[in-house]
Amino acid sequence: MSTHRKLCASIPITKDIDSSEDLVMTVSKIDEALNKGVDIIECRFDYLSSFENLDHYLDILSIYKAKCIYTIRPENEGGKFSNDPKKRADIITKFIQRKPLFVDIEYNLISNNDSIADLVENENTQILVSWHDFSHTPEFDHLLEQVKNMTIYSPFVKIVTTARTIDDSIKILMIYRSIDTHINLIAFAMGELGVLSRVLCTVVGDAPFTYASIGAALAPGQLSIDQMKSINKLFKSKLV
Ligand SMILES: O=C1C[C@@](O)(C(=O)O)C[C@@H](O)[C@@H]1O
Repeated sequence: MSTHRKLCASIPITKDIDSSEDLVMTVSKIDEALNKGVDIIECRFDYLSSFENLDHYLDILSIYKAKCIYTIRPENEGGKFSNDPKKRADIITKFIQRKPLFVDIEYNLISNNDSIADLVENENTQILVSWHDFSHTPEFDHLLEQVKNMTIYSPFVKIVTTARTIDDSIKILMIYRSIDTHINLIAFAMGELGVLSRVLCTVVGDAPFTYASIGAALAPGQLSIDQMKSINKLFKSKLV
């Protein structure tokens, strides 16, 4: 059994204030995260204030794309992008054409947009279908049903809920025991009470990776790369 537990750093894509077309700060954060040994970079494009130069930004990031997840999270799923599904679909179309490691697409978008679903298939781009609940952790059966519905679009699915109790963290970790082995599931809960599940989803669960931050947390309860690495080292020394 491999004890290398993969980490994905969530990095906000922001343009530099002084040189409007560059991403110098973003690129140095990506380099810093990779130097710390993270496996995957999540580029959070919803942190951009303007999308006028998106093609140029995608050109800059192209050298990293084999390790990148491109995400544009809408406000109603905890992101910064306006809830305009048409504009978001246009941006996601560009992401799909660029073929990064994954394009993160919300279940709520892909299940309502046949042309995005068709494009994903035609372009043969890997997608991570995601779903977030910022209020609570639904019932176990509902979570299982949600995972099942999401796998229609990709074998890589992510469900992120909010833990109100420690039991919510345990509940979400239990999902790993109840799904088909061909499903690559990332499931954990946000919030202080969800930290347990963020850490354990790659240990007692089979999550292909878990998320961490470089600098400020991008979601409630998100630990830093250094914290995650230190915890993983402790597991390694015990061969867990
Ligand atoms: O879906 C997720 C997980 C996340 O929300 C977290 O809780 O760490 C962080 C997001 O950037 C990412 O897209």
